[in-house]
Parts: sequence; C-alpha cells; structure tokens
Amino acid sequence: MEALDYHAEERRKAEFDVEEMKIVWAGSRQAYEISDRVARLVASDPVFRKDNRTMLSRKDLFKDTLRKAAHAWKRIIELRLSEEEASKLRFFVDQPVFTDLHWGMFIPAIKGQGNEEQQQKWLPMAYKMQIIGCYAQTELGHGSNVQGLETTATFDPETDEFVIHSPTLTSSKWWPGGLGKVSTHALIYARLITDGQDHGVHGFIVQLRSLDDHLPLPGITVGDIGMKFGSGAYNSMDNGVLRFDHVRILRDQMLMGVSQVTREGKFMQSDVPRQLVYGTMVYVRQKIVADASCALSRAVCIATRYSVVRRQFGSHNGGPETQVIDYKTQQSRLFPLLASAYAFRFVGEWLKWLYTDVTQRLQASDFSTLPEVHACTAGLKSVTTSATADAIEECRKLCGGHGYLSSSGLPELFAVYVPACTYEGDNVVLLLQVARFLMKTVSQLGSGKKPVGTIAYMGRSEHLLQCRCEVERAEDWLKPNVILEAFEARAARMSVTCAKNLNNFANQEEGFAQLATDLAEAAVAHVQLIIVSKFIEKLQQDIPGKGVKRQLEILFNVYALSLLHKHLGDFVASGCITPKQGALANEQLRLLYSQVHFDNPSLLLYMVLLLERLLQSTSF
Ligand SMILES: CCCCC/C=C\C/C=C\C/C=C\C/C=C\C/C=C/C(=O)SCCNC(=O)CCNC(=O)[C@H](O)C(C)(C)COP(=O)(O)OP(=O)(O)OC[C@H]1O[C@@H](n2cnc3c(N)ncnc32)[C@H](O)[C@@H]1OP(=O)(O)O
Ligand SMILES: Cc1cc2nc3c(=O)[nH]c(=O)nc-3n(C[C@H](O)[C@H](O)[C@H](O)COP(=O)(O)OP(=O)(O)OC[C@H]3O[C@@H](n4cnc5c(N)ncnc54)[C@H](O)[C@@H]3O)c2cc1C
Repeated sequence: MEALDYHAEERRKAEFDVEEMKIVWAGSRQAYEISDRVARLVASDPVFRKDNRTMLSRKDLFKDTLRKAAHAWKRIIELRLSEEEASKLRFFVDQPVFTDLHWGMFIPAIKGQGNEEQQQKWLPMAYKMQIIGCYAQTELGHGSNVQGLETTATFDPETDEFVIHSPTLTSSKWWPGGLGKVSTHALIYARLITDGQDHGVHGFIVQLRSLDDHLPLPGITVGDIGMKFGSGAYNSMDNGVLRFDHVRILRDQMLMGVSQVTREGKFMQSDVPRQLVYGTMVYVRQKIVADASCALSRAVCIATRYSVVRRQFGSHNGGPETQVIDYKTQQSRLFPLLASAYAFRFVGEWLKWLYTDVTQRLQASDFSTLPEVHACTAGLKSVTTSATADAIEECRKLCGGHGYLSSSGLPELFAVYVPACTYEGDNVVLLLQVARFLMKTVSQLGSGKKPVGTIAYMGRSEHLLQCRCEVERAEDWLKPNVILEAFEARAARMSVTCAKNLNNFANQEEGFAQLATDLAEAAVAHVQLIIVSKFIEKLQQDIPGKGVKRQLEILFNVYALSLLHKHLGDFVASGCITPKQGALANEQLRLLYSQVHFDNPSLLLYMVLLLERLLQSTSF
C-alpha cells in the first residue's frame, strides 16, 4: 500500500473525531480556522518556499529572508490581515528573521515600559515599520547577569540628554537579533547614571542608522556577528554587535514607564517593582512555551509518519516486514513525545491566561502575582524548551538514517530550535530563579502566609511528606488524583529537603551555591507538576467530539507516567510511592502504548494536515 493511501486508511481507522481534535490543538475553532487559512496562504505562495534554504550561502539566505519578510508585509497589508493573522503568517514563514524581534520584543517593550507619551510617539512608526527595532540587552561580557551590564547612559543636565557609551570591549552589545544589518533603532539596556550615581539597568530607545541611507549614525559601530550553528537555520537572522562612542540621545528616549529622570536630573523610581524592566523577557518566555509545543509537534509528525511507513525485519513467509511503530522501543521513545506536545500546548494556553491576568493586575498596581508569574514563565520556558530540544534529536534518531537528511526537515528544525534553551534566559539560570521562589515559599510556611496558585500544594506539605499513593493495581495509575498527589508529594519533598539542607549553611548565598544542582532539580519537579496539573484541568473541561476526550486522557497518562518512570528515583526517594508501585506504573504505560498506537497516526496525521504544507522539504 502506498504511504499516502496508508495514511488515508489510518485516518479512516481513527477512533475519534479528527476535525474536533484539530480544534482542541488550535485552542478554538476560530484559532484553527485562522491557522488553516494562513497556512494555506503561505504554502500556496512560491515566494515563501523553504526547500532551498539549506543550500543557500549566508548572503543569499539573508537576501531570501528579507525578500520573504517584505513579501509577508506586503501580503499583510494587501489582505488587511488582523494582528493575529499577521502573527500567524510570520510564524508560518518559519524562518528566524528581524521582524521576530521588531514585533516580538521592540514593540512589546515600548508598550510595557514606555509611558503614554512615548507610546504615542514611537508605536505608530513601529507599527507602520517606518522604523525597525531590536532588543539590545545582552553584551559580550554579560547575558544572564543583567545587573552586570556595562553600557552606560549618563544624564547631562547641561543639555537634557543621556550620553550612551560602551566603556569596555565586554560592554559591546552582542547577539541582538535584527541588529547586524536591518534595525534602524534599538532598545538599549544600559546603566542609568545621574550625578555620579548608578541606578542600575534601564531601557533607552536609540537610533542606530539613518532613515535616509541606512548608514550607521555618528558614534555607532554596528555589524553582524557571523555564522551560527549549522547551515541555514538561524543564519537567516542578522544577530549583531554594537558599540557606542558617547552617543547623545534626548532625555525622553529613556523608557519612563517604570522609573523616570527629571529635567533636573533627579532619578524617580515609581512605586513599582524594578523588575518590571524585565517585563519583555517575561512576555517572550510565555510565548516560547506555546512555541515549544509547535516545534515538538512538527518533529513528532515527521517521526510518526516515518514510523508508520517504515518496515524493518519480521517478514514471515515473504509477507510484509514489521512497521517500526509496532516495536515497543519505538513506541516508548515516540509516544511520550506526542503526549508532551499536547501537555505543552495546554500549559501554554494556561500560561497565556496567567500572563494576561498579571498584565491587567499591573495596570491596577496589583503586583501580588508577579513573583509567581516570573517563576512560572521562567520555569516553563526552561523545562519545555529543554524537553523539546531533546525530543527533536530523539525524533531524528527515530527516523534512522533518513532523519539525518536535510530533506527530512529534522536537522533544520533542530538547528533553528535549540537556541531556545539559551535565549530569553539560559535554562539553568531560569531554574535557579524558580528555586529561589520555592525556597522563599517554604521559608514562609510557618508565617501564616498561605501559598496560593501553582504553589498552593506547598501549604499541604505536612500531609504530602507523609502520604502514600493508593496504588495496588496498574489501572490505579489511570486516576488523575493519584497521579497528581504523587507529583505534588515529589515536588514538595524535594523543595522541603533543599530548604532543610540550606539551613545547614550559615550563609544562605553559600548554601544556595553549594546546593544549586539539587535546587534546580526541585525546580524541575515543581514545573512538571504544573504541566501535569494543567493537563488535568484541561481534561476537566467540556471537550466535544467523538472519542476526543478519551484520546487526550490516554495522552495525559502517557505523559505523566512516562515522566514518573523517567524520574522514578525522585518519587521513590520521596517515599510517596514504593518500587512496586513504580513497576505497576511502568506496566500501565506499556498497556497505554498499545492503545495510543491504533489511533496514533490519526492523531498525528491531522497535525500533518496543518503542517505538512509547511514542511515542504519533508520528502518521505
Ligand atoms: C524564533 C522563535 C521564537 C519563538 C517565540 C515566539 C514568539 C516570541 C515573540 C518574539 C520573540 C522572538 C524571538 C525570540 C528569540 C530570540 C530573541 C532572544 C532575545 C533574548 O535573548 S533577550 C535577552 C534575554 N536575557 C535574559 O533572559 C537574561 C536572564 N537574566 C535575568 O533575567 C536576570 O538577570 C535574573 C537571572 C532574573 C537575575 O536578575 P537580578 O536583577 O539579578 O535579580 P535577582 O537578584 O536574581 O532577584 C531579585 C528579585 O527579583 C525577582 N525577579 C527577577 N527577575 C524577575 C522578573 N523577570 N519578573 C519579576 N521578578 C523578577 C526575583 O525573583 C527576586 O525576587 P525575590 O523576591 O526573591 O527578591
Ligand atoms: C540565537 C540567539 C538569539 C539571541 N537574541 C538576543 C536578542 O535579540 N537580544 C538580546 O539581548 N540577547 C539575545 N541573545 C542572547 C541571550 O539572551 C543570552 O545568550 C542568554 O541570556 C544567555 O546568557 P549568556 O550567553 O551570557 O550565557 P551565560 O550566562 O554565560 O551561560 C553560560 C553557562 O553558565 C551558566 N551559568 C551562568 N550563570 C550561572 C549561575 N548564576 N549559576 C549557575 N550557572 C550559571 C549557564 O547555565 C551556562 O551553562 C540571543 C542568543 C542566541 C543564542
């Protein structure tokens, strides 16, 4: 049977309503219709072709990218696409490009950290793309340590200006996307200095290039930092280097939404947390979680199609060889990745809600959920991108030799995706931020301050430290409450143990440094609990369509039990489950794999419907 006939056969065998499942994946019928419409628009437009990307030189790739970006903008205007449709179109063009940063960071930063006048001045030009902006925070010497940035912005009361300067080689801005060739402006993060006093890092809008001839302005040295990982991939982006030699800007070019400098040069810190200067990073981190589910679903689509079509060994009496998807080892490697794509999809939907909620609260000067939002966005960005990067590599291996061919789509997908573990915050550094939040929560348990939200379980830690999971048979692991309690007990015990061990150190900072690895692991346990709990909440919603909820329940159990199996040591060490119960969980997982198999190609193939037009380079 031809591969495509087989796919059609597999779809027909689906035990669930594939059309309804597409809507679950998209988040709503409207979102699905927009995605499908824009995906067809991109796939049918030869300008957006991607199959030649890995064969182009860096220069031709960059020209091709600019051509696509210009064509995308033209189509957005011609078709009067909405902001959501335009964002989808940029996403489906699927090539790192300067507009990612203009729309994804430069504009959000002005909206989040600029005052009303600054938004009115800069946003209309940015929306019309009369100016192109980038987000220039990282320097050659500092990326993770934002408070270590060296670029200076010194207020000159004589002229009512800031002098932007790069005092050292390591203060050179290094990495900002869009900086190397395209951006006319940058959002520069620099040390604010007034009257000799250093007020820490703040944002400044600085023009880099002339709007007439695009040449760098006086005092500006700017360029591209060169080839990056792999051919094609992120080389379509002009990540750049930038140095300032006493460049003067007007005082009103400091973003004044969070803090201000008066005409007299007085620094005014509004009664808002200084960390709002980090707000754009929080915004992008929550977007990256949803993006992880998309990248992961692409890789899993490719690996599933291969696994369904590929046959190897097992022929009897000249009959067909065995489909590799029937091998238990292939299933145990592939199906948890399929389940993870859904898990990240759903937690990404929830995180978008959490971010929207905190944005509304901030407008009412309610900062109460800011710490939790920081911990959730940092932790989920870290855990989902690390898992997705590993999963794309696993999908390459699941496809045998073909997975290493560019035409499989996997090498390019891997090369474009893996920097997500670094940009918007190194994943370990972000886990340590989560750990800081967990330790602060544990330290306050006796204070009467009741933990709420995603950390509420910590308020039940006394019970959780004693609890024993009620599992006597494999099928007991199919109960969401049993799984949830196991994950809560593991997370609570790992955090409480770290807190106890920290008390053995006279100096908390020294303890934190010595126990950093344990703290990072406790952070992962906390974040995985969030993902599991949000999957359960999704399943508690009304999910229409024949068999759709049943399939999602199977995927939930595959996701949770494969994690439990992978981290069995943590669970057993926390005392909440016994080795025998761990073995029963693994037994249940094996049973689940056989159920996922019969529907798996349909589950995945409908995602292929949405994405195969985009994976034009996938040739098998
Ligand atoms: C290409 C595909 C893209 C997919 C995404 C799709 C769409 C996205 C849209 C657009 C983006 C497009 C492309 C994205 C791709 C590439 C672009 C990449 C851009 C970048 O990489 S920008 C630079 C990113 N850099 C970082 O993330 C730096 C990481 N470091 C930090 O954040 C900070 O240095 C730190 C680690 C948090 C430490 O900060 P520090 O001031 O020293 O604070 P601490 O002393 O550690 O803590 C003090 C206190 O503050 C709290 N805190 C810290 N951060 C925050 C925060 N962000 N919000 C709220 N609260 C915060 C912390 O918890 C402490 O609180 P305590 O109560 O414990 O005191
Ligand atoms: C493709 C790409 C695009 C980017 N785009 C932009 C952009 O548009 N704008 C921008 O401003 N930046 C951008 N960046 C830069 C990016 O934000 C930084 O690279 C990132 O924040 C990591 O910082 P770093 O490079 O200093 O890594 P480092 O912090 O030097 O990390 C190196 C190692 O040190 C470890 N480490 C560091 N601190 C600690 C600690 N306290 N405890 C334990 N371990 C630690 C890390 O875990 C890591 O293993 C981009 C980067 C890439 C790769």
